[in-house]
Amino acid sequence: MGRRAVPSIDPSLSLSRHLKMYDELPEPWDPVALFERQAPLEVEVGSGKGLFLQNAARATPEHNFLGIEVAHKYARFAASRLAKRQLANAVMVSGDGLRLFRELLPEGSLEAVHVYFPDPWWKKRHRKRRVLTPEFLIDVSRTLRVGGLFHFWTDVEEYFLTTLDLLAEVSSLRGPEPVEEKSPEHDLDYLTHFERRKRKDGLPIYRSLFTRV
Ligand SMILES: C[S@@+](CC[C@H](N)C(=O)[O-])C[C@H]1O[C@@H](n2cnc3c(N)ncnc32)[C@H](O)[C@@H]1O
Repeated sequence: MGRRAVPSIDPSLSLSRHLKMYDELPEPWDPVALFERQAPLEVEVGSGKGLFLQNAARATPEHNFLGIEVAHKYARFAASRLAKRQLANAVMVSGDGLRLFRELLPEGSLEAVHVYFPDPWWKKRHRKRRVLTPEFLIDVSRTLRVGGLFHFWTDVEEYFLTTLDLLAEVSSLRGPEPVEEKSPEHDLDYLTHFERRKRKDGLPIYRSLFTRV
């Protein structure tokens, strides 16, 4: 991701409820310790500046939303959006999303997993740094409940096709189902900041939805 500066955060805003360091997460896994209630849980890996998490938490108050972002300044900024809007059903974690799936999330514990515009790591020798590894995709299908959803969008056709092949190979998720493109009604009416940036650049977006059967 282009490491752009993030806007400054109001110093009077308390982030303690909305920002957790990876090492502060409950072990064994206990979502009630984070959200103070039990509810269907959706996880977004690589939340960036947090537009999706903020809008999704507001649109679906009956679900809990956990975003995880490895770049601390983005995790902090995304948490500040949630804190500012007092969204009690959303928490940002500063840390590695792959580790969260590998170490903490139990089988069948998730309602949905979201990965939007993961870093493409264009050079072949860097591809192993990609988030959508076979191991992570196995973890995604293991942690989704039956009927749970995996959402994956990117503007990189090669990454999209490679991931579809990998999913068919290592998981039993059903898909991809196509996802319709919407016309934005205002300047921030996009799923994520990257969708906004890429669509304004005129690039095609590849969207997919999978279901655990
Ligand atoms: C290209 S940006 C897209 C951000 C956002 N999803 C969007 O669409 O605007 C990819 C993000 O994934 C984050 N990221 C990369 N690897 C990660 C990992 N292992 N765990 C959590 N976040 C990760 C990066 O720091 C970056 O913020």
